[in-house]
This record gives sequence, structure tokens and C-alpha cells, in this order.
Amino acid sequence: MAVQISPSILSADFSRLAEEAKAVEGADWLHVDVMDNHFVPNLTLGVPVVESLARATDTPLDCHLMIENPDHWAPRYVEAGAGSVTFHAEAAAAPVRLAREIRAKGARASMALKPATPVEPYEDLLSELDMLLIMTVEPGFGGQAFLDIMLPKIRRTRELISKHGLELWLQVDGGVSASTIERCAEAGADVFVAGSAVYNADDPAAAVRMLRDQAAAVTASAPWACAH
Ligand SMILES: O=C(CO)[C@H](O)[C@H](O)COP(=O)(O)O
Repeated sequence: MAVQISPSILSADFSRLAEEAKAVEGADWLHVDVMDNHFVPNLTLGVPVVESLARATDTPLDCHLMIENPDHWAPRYVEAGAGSVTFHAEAAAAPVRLAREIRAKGARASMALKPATPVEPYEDLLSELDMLLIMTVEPGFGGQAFLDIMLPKIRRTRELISKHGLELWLQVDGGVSASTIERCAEAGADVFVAGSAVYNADDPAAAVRMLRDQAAAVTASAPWACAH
């Protein structure tokens, strides 16, 4: 699969969200960080804003729910227009049922793991998902430093995907930039969330293209990428 870039609007100007969404058209996804000030110590936006964003851009919405009770809320984000909905493993009461409900409603189902959450206990659930998100910072805020110690977890996840022959996308989120994206791609990630590296750039659309080119140059020679 070709690498994909998902700019995070957490680093955008929230008073001009429609314009900021248009500024990254050409990206594969628009990453929408939903935070409830309970699961993470920060508060962002909810269903009505996602409905408005879905009308404002043709870029599909990649909603990352950093919230409690995703079993109730995740389907509401599909109804609001998200093309992909990510819930946290640490918050979901019934992740398999939830993934099936998201898919049945017509979106891609994705599950996220905080840095301290291992992937191995979820090995048998991976076939129920379209994407796994490995957090490379503690969730809650943009602009944090990339956690190198997550690279072995990315590698182990890529090995599990290959072992089971899954068509599962592997997303990384947090501190992804021109200086870290190649390490993520080498470890096996193929979907990259980037907030400050895109929205702090003079030309956000050009930043998306540069990140994609950097990652693609690495994955072009990756054995797992050739196998797809
Ligand atoms: O989920 C997130 C924080 O919880 C953000 O998507 C992430 O941090 C993106 O910002 P940056 O690329 O600046 O690290």
C-alpha cells in the first residue's frame, strides 16, 4: 500500500477550521483529534464540528477519539461523516463489537494504543480492524517530542500484520516530522499523522508532499510493502 499522510488539525487555527482543512487538500486524510478532558487532560471538539468539517472539505476525515465511552460515541462520528474512526483500546468496553459497528455503519474501524499499552494482547483482534494506531507521544497535546522507544512496538506490530497476512494499516501519531518519519517508515508504519510539522510550515500542502516523499522512499524497499 502507498504511504498516506494525515495532517492533524490539532495544530491548526481553530477559528478558521474550514480554511485550514482546505490548506491541506491533497493529503490522504484529515486527522481530527477529539478530546474530552477525561481520557486525556485536554478538550477540543465534538460531533457538530465534525459534521461541519465533513461539509467543508473533500478530504476524508480520520477521527481519533481520545475520549471515554467510545462504545457510545464512535458510531456517532461515523454518522457525522468520518471515513475512519479510531477508538482507544484503553477506553473501549467491547472493542470487537465496536469495530464491527463502525464497519457496519460504513467507516474504517481503527484502534489506538497509548505508549504503555502493548500490542500483543490484541493480536487476535487485529483482523477485526482496518487500522491500528500506535501513539508515539502520550496523547493529549500537539508539538511533543517523538518517543523513540515506540519504534520496537511499531516493528513488532508490523511483524504481527505480516504473520497473519492482514491488510491492516499501521498509523503513527505524535512527533512525526521530517526528522522522524523515516524511522517510523523503516519500522513498518504506513500512515503518518503530522500536526505541527504540517501546520507550522509556511506551505502546509508542500509539507504534506515532502513527508509523503520521504516515507515513500523508505517503504519502496521494505519487504512488507512489496508483499502487498
Ligand atoms: O493525537 C495527538 C495528540 O494527542 C496529535 O494528533 C498529535 O500530537 C499531532 O501533533 P504533532 O504532530 O505536533 O505531535
